[in-house]
Amino acid sequence: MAIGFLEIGFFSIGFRSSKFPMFFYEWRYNRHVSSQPDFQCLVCTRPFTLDAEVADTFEALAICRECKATVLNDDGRDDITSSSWQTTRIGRRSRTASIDSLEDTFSQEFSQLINLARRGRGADVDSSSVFPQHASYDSTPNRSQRWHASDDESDGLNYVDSVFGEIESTISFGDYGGDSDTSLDEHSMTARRISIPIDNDTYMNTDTDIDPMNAGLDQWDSDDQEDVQESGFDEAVNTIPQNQQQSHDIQLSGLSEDESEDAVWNWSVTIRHRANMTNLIEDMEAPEMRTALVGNPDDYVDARQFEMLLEQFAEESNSRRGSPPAATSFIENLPSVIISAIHQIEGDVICPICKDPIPTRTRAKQLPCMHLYHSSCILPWLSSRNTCPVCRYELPTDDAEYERSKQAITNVEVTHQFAIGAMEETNTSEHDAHVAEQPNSARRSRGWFFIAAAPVLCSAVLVQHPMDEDHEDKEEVEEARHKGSQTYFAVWQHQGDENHPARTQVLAEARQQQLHVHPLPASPSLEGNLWKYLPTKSNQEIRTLDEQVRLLILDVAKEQHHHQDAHNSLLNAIIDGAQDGRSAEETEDFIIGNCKTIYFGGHESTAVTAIWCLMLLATHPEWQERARAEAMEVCRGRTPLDIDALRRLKIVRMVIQETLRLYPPASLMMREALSDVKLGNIDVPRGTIVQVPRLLLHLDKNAWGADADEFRPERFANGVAAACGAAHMYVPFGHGPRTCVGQNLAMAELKVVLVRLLTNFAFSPSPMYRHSPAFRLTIEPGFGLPLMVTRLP
Ligand code: HEM
Repeated sequence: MAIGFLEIGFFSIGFRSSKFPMFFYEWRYNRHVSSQPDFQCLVCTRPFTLDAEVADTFEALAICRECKATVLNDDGRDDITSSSWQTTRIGRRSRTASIDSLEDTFSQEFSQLINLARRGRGADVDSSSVFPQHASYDSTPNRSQRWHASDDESDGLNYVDSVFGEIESTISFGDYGGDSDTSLDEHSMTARRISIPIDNDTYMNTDTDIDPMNAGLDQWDSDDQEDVQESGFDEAVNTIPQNQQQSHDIQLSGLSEDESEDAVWNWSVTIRHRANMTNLIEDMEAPEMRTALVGNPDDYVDARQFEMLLEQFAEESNSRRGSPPAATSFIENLPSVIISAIHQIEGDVICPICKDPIPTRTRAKQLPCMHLYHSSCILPWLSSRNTCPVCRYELPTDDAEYERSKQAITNVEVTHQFAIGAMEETNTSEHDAHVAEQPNSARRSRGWFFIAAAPVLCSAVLVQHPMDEDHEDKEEVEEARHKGSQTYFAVWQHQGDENHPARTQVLAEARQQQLHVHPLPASPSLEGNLWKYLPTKSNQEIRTLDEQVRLLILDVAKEQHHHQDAHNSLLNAIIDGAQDGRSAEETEDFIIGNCKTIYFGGHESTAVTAIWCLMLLATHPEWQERARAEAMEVCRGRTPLDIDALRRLKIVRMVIQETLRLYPPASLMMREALSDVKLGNIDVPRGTIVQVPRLLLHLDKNAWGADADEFRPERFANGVAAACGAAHMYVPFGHGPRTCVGQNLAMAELKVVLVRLLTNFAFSPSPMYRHSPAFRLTIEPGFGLPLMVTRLP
């Protein structure tokens, strides 16, 4: 299942994930059937002795036992005669119909759910108001202090949709408009371009496109389309031999359930009748073309290879030199807090180390990331490691070499090291030193906050901030508030604000300070956001789908758990973790919550980044060439791609980083004020949602320079700090305690995908492409991303 997730994340950009492994099996079958007694497994390349390992109908395929099990989906039924791949495929499908159909249905239900959510979002929020024009905020600097936003489990929950549980609104699932990203249909094969639609027209009207970046896309104006075609596409095409001047076609369009069930079979039939047509999928799946098209088979990575890569990745992380102890002075001055009802809103405070409760009225040690520990548990830990055991928040050390190397770290993949967390800013004196070291521009624009003055229902359960209890801390906060960093605000006006004195004040002050007040669209005549909860048709549908998704996840989990011995998968890890002393209901919630998080968080964000990468590479052929050259040099002949190779992909990393800067999939960072706070002169009432639009940070000319809107990967040549001065101005994965846990995995996935594609195909823009980044749950191409793809000689 874990690999299934990865595959989905991977191949939503073009391939049907569940079919991907099958391609390898078949392809290798066609190429490598042999009668030799000693074999290298055609799937995992591990040497094995035929007699010892294969004693059944898979003999002819020269696949080791483990891989054979994978081929058969670990159901232990290997009784097919795979005289042809089609037979195998169908056989497999019939044997594994239950899990396949479950997953398919699951995927479809998720898609519908997401689309409903998108529709809801589009209706709730005027996207144009969400993103103030870039020019406007530049012109309205406000000298006020930076506020540290409270971290809250319910980030974004109230604001966006109850469906998503604890997941931030920025994360969504990748079927883009209701159709499986994994399906292909026959129509798609007739076109002569790669079309990667990640959209569904049905919902187009509810979205307001944003295009604040125009990243090197001048040529995308519709007037210039012909030019693009001549200069971009023709140039690309001319670089390949005449007999290969064909573009390929992928159409990830929707099929009915029945159609998609038979998609592979239909495809196999179709290609026989379309001898002149090449297609990326065809390259992958058609036996008769495969040898010619694939070139080096090792240029592709299958699930097993990717798993090996991840294992290396994990080993490599483990083998890194351990972090040094936290600084003695830091340990000595670590603040204590007295546990009170405030800390126990969600039940007993549990020490993450010993798992015992920290009782009321006892003292606990609190790290800057807010995590609480028994003193006796955390102090020994800090004397050997400088990170929070829960979130790996890094603490100062006495190790000069370590601190120096930290400064010099150029790899943004380790974004846990973002130096400026909210609590750091208010609590540590080191912060002052850090600020002082920043270039002026970075100091000037310490952050962009977008205040949503929307009331939230759960504010009723939120009580005063712990800081209010502790006089010393309060003073410290006040002091921190006057540490002169500049913050810019835009205020979001919600209907009904005029009846709310505190919000009226916010808006009045905002106007007085020439801030931007953005009206939210009208809502029904109910107070606040209650209407979201009405049993409207849409809400009912959401609830039904939510319940169905819940049941489907549980079905898949149960099914998968039966294969525990065979599958040491992420899902099983989640299931095992869920049973850790929880009630049956809590166990279910845990499994469902985690599966949703992985699907929502791990899938679309990565897939949409891959798509934007391809778009930017297609429109910047010089970078495409550079990235390809590097990929060829580093990765050719490496079987499989290993962690060392990935690390050496500097240009590719820069391209990904720059893509994430211009098109951060998670567009908004949301935090809720747990208590009334003052931002400069603005009172922010408890319950206010503070939104940080990542684009405002990522496109800030003060931080990034005059070319902030342009695609210039070279800005990352010396790392994030060198690119923008202050690491917190680059936050595609968030920062602080809730930073993305999957960021390293995402970077690895993206590198593998790009390397494999770049070393085999050239990309150029399609005249059909209409540049329209749309703010939905992620920032995605509003009208899909058609690309022209040519196979490299
Ligand atoms: C390019 C790809 C990705 C991007 C841009 C991205 C971005 C983000 C962002 C912005 C957050 C919120 C951070 C915050 O609130 O400060 C987040 C959280 C999260 N991400 Fe990712 N993510 C990506 C890939 C992944 C992958 C591959 C996984 C897992 C397989 C993943 C799992 C998570 C989880 C579990 C969280 C919640 C962390 C927490 O609340 O403690 N993400 N991600």
